[in-house]
Amino acid sequence: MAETEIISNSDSNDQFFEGVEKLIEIWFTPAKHADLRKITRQQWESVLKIVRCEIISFTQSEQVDAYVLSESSMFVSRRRWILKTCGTTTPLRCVRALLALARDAAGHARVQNVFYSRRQFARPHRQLPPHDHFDSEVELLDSFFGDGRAYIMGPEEDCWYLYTLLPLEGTVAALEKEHREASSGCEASEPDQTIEILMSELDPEVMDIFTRAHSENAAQATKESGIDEIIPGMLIDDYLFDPCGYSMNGVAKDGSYMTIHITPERSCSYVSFESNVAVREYDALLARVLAAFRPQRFVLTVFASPDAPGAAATRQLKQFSALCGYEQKEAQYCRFSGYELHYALYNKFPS
Ligand SMILES: C[S@+](CC[C@H](N)C(=O)[O-])C[C@H]1O[C@@H](n2cnc3c(N)ncnc32)[C@H](O)[C@@H]1O
Repeated sequence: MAETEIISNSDSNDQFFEGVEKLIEIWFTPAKHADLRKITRQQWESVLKIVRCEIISFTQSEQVDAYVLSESSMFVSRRRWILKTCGTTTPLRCVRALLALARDAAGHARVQNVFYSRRQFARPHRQLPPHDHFDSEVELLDSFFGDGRAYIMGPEEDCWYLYTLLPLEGTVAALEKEHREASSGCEASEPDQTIEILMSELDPEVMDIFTRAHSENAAQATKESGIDEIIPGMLIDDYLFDPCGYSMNGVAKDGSYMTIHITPERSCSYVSFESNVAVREYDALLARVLAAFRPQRFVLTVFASPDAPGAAATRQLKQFSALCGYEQKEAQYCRFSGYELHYALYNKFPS
């Protein structure tokens, strides 16, 4: 396991852990016989060493391999790679090695899309380069992928950062034509949607469930918190850290996944939820997540391709703010080529 990042906070005798994750998702252009799942466990272990984390558990569906890591999760499918890591891990340092493995071991030579995102860290100065500044992260990403675009959403003190290769719609006809030509003979791009709910200041009673003092094992915490009912029908791989902390991956037969990570320490409580489940409306899912964790604040992001069932989610999420006792403080909407992005920041009402 990586060196511990748990640092004692002398004021409260509580401990600080940076729950906020860095999330990188890379899509490779479809290519015959290419499959990222050809990369062996030993090869993944060497990549994750660069990130400063380890594999602690594994599960899979027909479409996706799901790894629980010492610091969050990794999902590997035929042409999509997702790495989500918290603490002081260094995921961008492994991209060069990942691209080489994708080419040499998996047959993927062309990157189609990249999404790198994260919420503002609670303690940015504790991060290792390049993660100590968004500018440095962007510089490194550009050194791999050329001319990406960087966005900062929301208020300065609690913002959400995004880097992607997809330029805003209207500027990319040539690029799209090139992608179409490159993928001719293989399947066209598939519908895709992802929701992330990044929650802070959570209900202490709920957070207690994710401690060894309260729960004997991960399965007990999963059941008592209601995590097993957030998206029914998922095969769940869960892990309870000692003395506290929780991570889970869920995979379903249709290729969808969910992942939840919990930092229960009172002074820095943080929970993240992410899924690509293909729902038409997010209201019920969002309500179940909020009822399970009861955050004071959360960032919500939804990416959806125009052909995904959840493409109309933006309008629905606007109505949601009035329903659930949360006030929408900020909302931004971006239209990229091939994707729409909705970002919003919510506070419990009254805050
Ligand atoms: C890996 S988990 C999930 C973090 C996640 N990014 C989140 O959303 O909060 C982190 C929690 O596990 C605890 N933990 C206990 N032992 C750990 C270890 N060896 N490595 C990482 N986290 C550990 C941390 O204190 C923290 O509460």
